[in-house]
This record gives sequence, C-alpha cells and structure tokens, in this order.
Amino acid sequence: MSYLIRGATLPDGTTTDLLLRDGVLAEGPADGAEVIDAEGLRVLPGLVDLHTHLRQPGREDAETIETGSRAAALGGYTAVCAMANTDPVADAAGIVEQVWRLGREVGLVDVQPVGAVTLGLGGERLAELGAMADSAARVRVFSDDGHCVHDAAVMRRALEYVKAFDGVIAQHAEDPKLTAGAQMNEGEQSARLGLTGWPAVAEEAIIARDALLAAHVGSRLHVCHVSTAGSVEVLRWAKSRGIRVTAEVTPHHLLLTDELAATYDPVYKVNPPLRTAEDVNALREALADGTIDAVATDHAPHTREDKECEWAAARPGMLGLETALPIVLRTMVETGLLDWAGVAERMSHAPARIAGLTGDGATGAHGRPLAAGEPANLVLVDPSASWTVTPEGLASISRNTPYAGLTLPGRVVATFLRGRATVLDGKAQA
Ligand SMILES: NC(=O)N[C@@H](CC(=O)O)C(=O)O
Ligand SMILES: [Zn+2]
Repeated sequence: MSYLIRGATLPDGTTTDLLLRDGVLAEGPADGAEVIDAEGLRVLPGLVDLHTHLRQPGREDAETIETGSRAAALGGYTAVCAMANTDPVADAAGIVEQVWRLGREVGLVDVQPVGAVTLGLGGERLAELGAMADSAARVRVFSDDGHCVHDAAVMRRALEYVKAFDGVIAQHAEDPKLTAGAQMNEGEQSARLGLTGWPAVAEEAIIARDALLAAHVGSRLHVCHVSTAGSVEVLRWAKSRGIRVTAEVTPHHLLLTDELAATYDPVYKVNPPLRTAEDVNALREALADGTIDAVATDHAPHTREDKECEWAAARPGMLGLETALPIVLRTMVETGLLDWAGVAERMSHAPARIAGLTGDGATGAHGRPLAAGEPANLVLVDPSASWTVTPEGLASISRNTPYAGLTLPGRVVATFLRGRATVLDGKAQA
C-alpha cells in the first residue's frame, strides 16, 4: 500500500505533498497511491518515547505490549523505549530479545527494550549490559527506573561499561534515603495535608552527583522525568561544562501541580511527585531553551486495584501515551514557548538520538528528517480538533489518566510506521 499525503504542513510551516512507498518517503509518480487530504493538518516525524512502562511480562492485567503499542500509535508514536521494571526484570539478553520480538509481532510501534542497570533492579550487581547490547534487541539505554542506582560505585561502573558501545545510563534520580515514606512533594502543600514529603533535593543531589560521575568517566548520562527548578539549574551547569548529560520531562510535570494532592485522588500520585507552579514554569522554560532535551511520557499503567484505593496504598504512576502531544501543544505551543519544529525536535529527533535509534539498527531508524529516501515514520495531526479525555476512550487496559474530562487541542489523524498506517482516521489499524 502506498499513500499520497496531500498538502500537509511540515514542522517548518511549509506545505508539501508526501509520497509513502515501499516504506520510505519517495519521489516520482504517485500512481496507485491512496490519497489522503491533509489540508490544514500538521505532519511530524513519528514521535519517540524514551520512557514507557508496557508491563509485559508480569503485569499484563495493567498493560500488554499490544495494548501499549496501540496507545502509542494513537498518540502519534512510532517507537517507544520499554522500561525494564517488568516481572521478570529485563536484565538479560533473553528477556530484552523477547520484548523486542513481541513488539515486532504486534507491529504497531517499534518497541525498543531498555535494559536494567543492575540485576533484578537490586542496585548492587551490574546486569549483563554487554550481552543486552549485543543481542537482537540492540539495547543502548539502561535504567533501573522505578529505583535509583544509588550506589555511586555501581553508577560509575555502569557508565564506564556502556561507553564502549555509546550506551547511556538513564537515571531515576531519587535519593531513597531522602524520600523514605514520601507521599508527595515536600513543601507547603505536604505540610498542610500532613503527608510525608519528597524533597526536591533528593532529585537534585543525584543529578549533580551523576553529572560529575559522567564527566569523570566521559560517558553519557540521561536523567529521567526531571521535576524541579533546582534540577534545571544543575542540568544547565552540567551542560555549560560540556558534560554529556541529557534530560527528559513528562507532560504531567509540564501541566499539573502538587495542589492536586489535596483531592487525595491517587490518580495524581506519581514519582517523582507533582511539584509547584514555579517548578512547572522552570521546566517549561528549560524545555524551550533545550536544557531539557526531550519530552517522555513515563506512561505508567496501573490496575484499578492498585490505583483506586487510599492515597498511601496506591501505586505511583499515570497514563501518558495518548495525551502527551496534546499536553505539549497546550503547555508549550499555545503558550508560544515552542513552535512545531520545536515539538518535532523534543518529541522525535532528540529522543531518537538519545536512545540511539536514528541509525539502522534492529528497530530501524526514527527521528529522521522528513526527506526523500528516509523511512516513512510520521504522524498527521489536526491542530484545530479538540477532544475531551475519557478514561474509557483510551486504548490502554488501565484507566489511570489524570486528564479525565479535560478538553485538549490536537488530534492524531494518522500514524505511519515504515509507510504502513498504524492509525488511520484516528483509529488504530490492528
Ligand atoms: N513514575 C511512576 O510513578 N511509576 C513508574 C516508575 C517510574 O517511572 O519511576 C511505574 O513503573 O509505575
Ligand atoms: Zn522513574
């Protein structure tokens, strides 16, 4: 099947026709191609998510590779990095290969497994980083996400190890000694609500330490879900020193604040916690000026049982794949902080570069320019269509979206993975 997309607006604002044939953006006659009228639609390179929890294996009652892939395609993604905190943990070649293969079988999005840094996420013994890198899954990103690699010597060794194949350690920056028992952001709100606080310094201190370790080793560090104004300052300092550090921010940390904890609705419970309005503003500015490189969803599905209970017992985490682009449009584009080229950079090009997905690897190439000869991974967005989020309307098995009832801008009309429609007319194609 080939497609002729007529009159779509590119990230730079120019309008063009795009021919999708044999999996690539092609030139020449469009004979036999199905025509899609894209007048008024925006085209972006397929979005790439650095931080997705697909829950398979182990918690298929919350999400599966298939349902998560569908949610991703509907959100405009063509590649997602599947976090390693599954059961069993993705800490060996066999399991990352299995996740990668299952993703390919579903075929809606390229599922790029993230390998664990330490065995069983235990924080003590390094996992088989080299074997995972050499496996069919070609792992380049390693993370104990959900847990911080707290031992500085382990972190140092991991950074040294991945240098050989230009891998990156993605740190969940949280000093566990400072967050013991924490239920929400530490500040005025936690004092008022009487909940144990998660202080900003627990994140900032680890980022500073790891930036220094990355500098010492000369290796690549990536910081997951940055959430505080102080973290932005540390990142700015590290980048100004030429340290090889990149960072991501989630859509929810760009929009929501810790005042929502006053509802005691666990849908707002997440790690790191929602912070203050000042933090939100600093994160938006950092994403605009490139101090924060990428938007990552931290899509964290949880069952009703794990989420619809009292605050203290609820698991942290929010759905994100199907709402990420609309939240970025609301917080960054409508506010004039980013243009569409900036959205393409922060949601496709940069995450693909960080994850090592821009070249020809096991999962093909993502985050490439929309140019002839390049893989036809792209998304068509109707910027003028607004829609109201309903938990039942989402493709995820889980229902834990913090945006229920919210009306958001921007509807994904179609997503193409190597020239094949994974979403058409707003509907998933499998
Ligand atoms: N973000 C969360 O609150 N939860 C994540 C783990 C993580 O990303 O830290 C999860 O796996 O549920
Ligand atoms: Zn995390």
